[in-house]
Amino acid sequence: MKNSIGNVPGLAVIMVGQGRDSQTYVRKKLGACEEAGIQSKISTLPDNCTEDQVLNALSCFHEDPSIHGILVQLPLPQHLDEGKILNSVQLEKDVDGFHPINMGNLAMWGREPLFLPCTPKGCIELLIRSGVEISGKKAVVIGRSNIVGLPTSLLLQRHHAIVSVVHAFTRNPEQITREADIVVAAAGVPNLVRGSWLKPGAVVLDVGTNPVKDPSCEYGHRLIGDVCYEEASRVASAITPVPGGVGPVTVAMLLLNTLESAKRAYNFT
Ligand SMILES: NC(=O)C1=CN([C@@H]2O[C@H](COP(=O)(O)OP(=O)(O)OC[C@H]3O[C@@H](n4cnc5c(N)ncnc54)[C@H](OP(=O)(O)O)[C@@H]3O)[C@@H](O)[C@H]2O)C=CC1
Ligand SMILES: Nc1nc(=O)c2c([nH]1)NC[C@@H]1CN(c3ccc(C(=O)N[C@@H](CCC(=O)O)C(=O)O)cc3)C=[N+]21
Repeated sequence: MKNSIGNVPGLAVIMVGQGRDSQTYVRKKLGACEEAGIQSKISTLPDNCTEDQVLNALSCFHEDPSIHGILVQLPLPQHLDEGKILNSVQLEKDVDGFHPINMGNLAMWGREPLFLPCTPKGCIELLIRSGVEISGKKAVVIGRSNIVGLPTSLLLQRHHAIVSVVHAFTRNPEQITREADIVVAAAGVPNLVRGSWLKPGAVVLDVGTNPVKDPSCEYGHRLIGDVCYEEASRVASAITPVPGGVGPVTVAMLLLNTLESAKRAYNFT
């Protein structure tokens, strides 16, 4: 993706450990970069690496002018201080949008984060491109994690939805969810949302990507979402499948954030 004077956007990924899930996601992201003509670099650190090693890898990418976006693959091993590491990502290269300043700006009216987190941004993009009105609609977000649920609920509020958040301590989640025009399921619990949880005509975004054992599949497992697709698709007016729904859109948003960051770096915006 060179422009007329030869600048190419660049993404760096820091991956700690060899978790199978992480490897799959990282492979997807790097494959997508290649397809789009975005240069990518990866720093793979061992499971037992020190915090300093991660911070050093970050520093290298901060100083590298060919890198416009940095992603630290989460979750990190327990012994590493995730907050400290995310806080150390240079704001201008925080294409995941997980730096506390970007998250804080997302949470405050009158402020604009430099980057929106990719999954929430993808959810909004899917709604807008599908012609789903958000303003004034009731939305329920199932899950409140830093990387999906919380920023998604904030972003939906920015688009003037009336937002409820359901989490592991919520009694009668189905009753709350049944009120919603828009449901975003991000709990990481396979088939949590049944058809009976949905208002007829609701729009459902299934963020969950849960591996379940299936010996007939290539790696001995297949992915299912947080929503019971068979049931939900009979009640919903629109629903994203898993795989092939929110996941690939998340990756596309990462590429878009990287491109925007490169444009900013080269003063093209
Ligand atoms: N498609 C994509 O692009 C992406 C997909 N994912 C997938 O999305 C899912 C969620 O990921 P992530 O946010 O990182 O997960 P986390 O485990 O960090 O967070 C899960 C959230 O769901 C809540 N929760 C757990 N069980 C229930 C329940 N039974 N009912 C209601 N809420 C519940 C938890 O509540 P509490 O806070 O009370 O513990 C928590 O807030 C996973 O399947 C993950 O693989 C994640 C990122 C991107
Ligand atoms: N710093 C950081 N940023 C992230 O954005 C981040 C992360 N850490 N840690 C893990 C989660 C998970 N995540 C996914 C991205 C793409 C798919 C995706 O494309 N899934 C395909 C299928 C993948 C497969 O076949 O295994 C699909 O749903 O069709 C899924 C999940 C990003 N995450």
